[in-house]
Amino acid sequence: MIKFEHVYKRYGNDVLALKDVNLEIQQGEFIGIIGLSGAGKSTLIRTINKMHPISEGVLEVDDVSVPALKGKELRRFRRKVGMIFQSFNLVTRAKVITNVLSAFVPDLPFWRVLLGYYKKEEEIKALEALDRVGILDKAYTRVDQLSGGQQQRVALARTLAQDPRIILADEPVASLDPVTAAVVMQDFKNINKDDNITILINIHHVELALEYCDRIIGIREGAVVYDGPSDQVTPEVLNHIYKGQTPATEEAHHGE
Ligand SMILES: Nc1ncnc2c1ncn2[C@@H]1O[C@H](COP(=O)(O)OP(=O)(O)OP(=O)(O)O)[C@@H](O)[C@H]1O
Repeated sequence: MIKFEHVYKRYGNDVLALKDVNLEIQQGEFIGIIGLSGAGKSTLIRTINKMHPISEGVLEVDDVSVPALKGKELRRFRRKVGMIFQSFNLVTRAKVITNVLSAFVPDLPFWRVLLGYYKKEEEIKALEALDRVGILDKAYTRVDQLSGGQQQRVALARTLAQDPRIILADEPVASLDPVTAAVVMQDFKNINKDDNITILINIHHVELALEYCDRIIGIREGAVVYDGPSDQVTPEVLNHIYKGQTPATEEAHHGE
């Protein structure tokens, strides 16, 4: 379980990015986090793996206090909490399989992976992860020869190979066309259901969030203003989260 109790996050003296956040997230939930640009969505998910340490409050993952984690313990913890970015964060000149294998050696430089510093079992695990996201046939292709959707699936496979309990995804479909975005959301959903991995996704495409996620957390100016099932999100709720502005849909973040 992920637990936030009275969590605040400040950047410097001026920006209060999270205000009194209280949440309980059970293992295996699939959550969409929505809100205007600058509302605090990225900050919220980045506090969970301590990429951005909280300023105040209690933040626990499976009864472990996240603020207290450091050094080796923090690195071990981060292996259980996979992170996926809008920009995929892949080495595009390397083969797909090499990128997935890099999940096994997070503490080693990438050139060690290129030189084959991994075990046969790891290669099999990497191939299995690629199979799960439907791109096994691309294993030995260079990443820069793949489409955006395929690259996001490589990123997902790399995270899966790490055997995570939690996946944090920061706008994973923002740079994809609507059809590909739906396919990638379905991949996330399948993984969530099959492996009981908790997934938190920041997403600008509200209709995709409502369709694929089970629970929605709406953030407005750093505060959680909606937390409930996606099928109970009404136009009034959206209006409140988005301060009366139309939620960004297809136009958001294309062309990255
Ligand atoms: N590293 C940082 N240093 C200072 N301020 C920051 C930093 N990261 C975020 N902020 C500020 O914190 C607030 C919340 O930002 P955050 O990136 O969490 O919002 P967001 O909802 O994810 O936005 P977007 O949808 O545009 O990605 C904003 O006011 C932002 O300017």
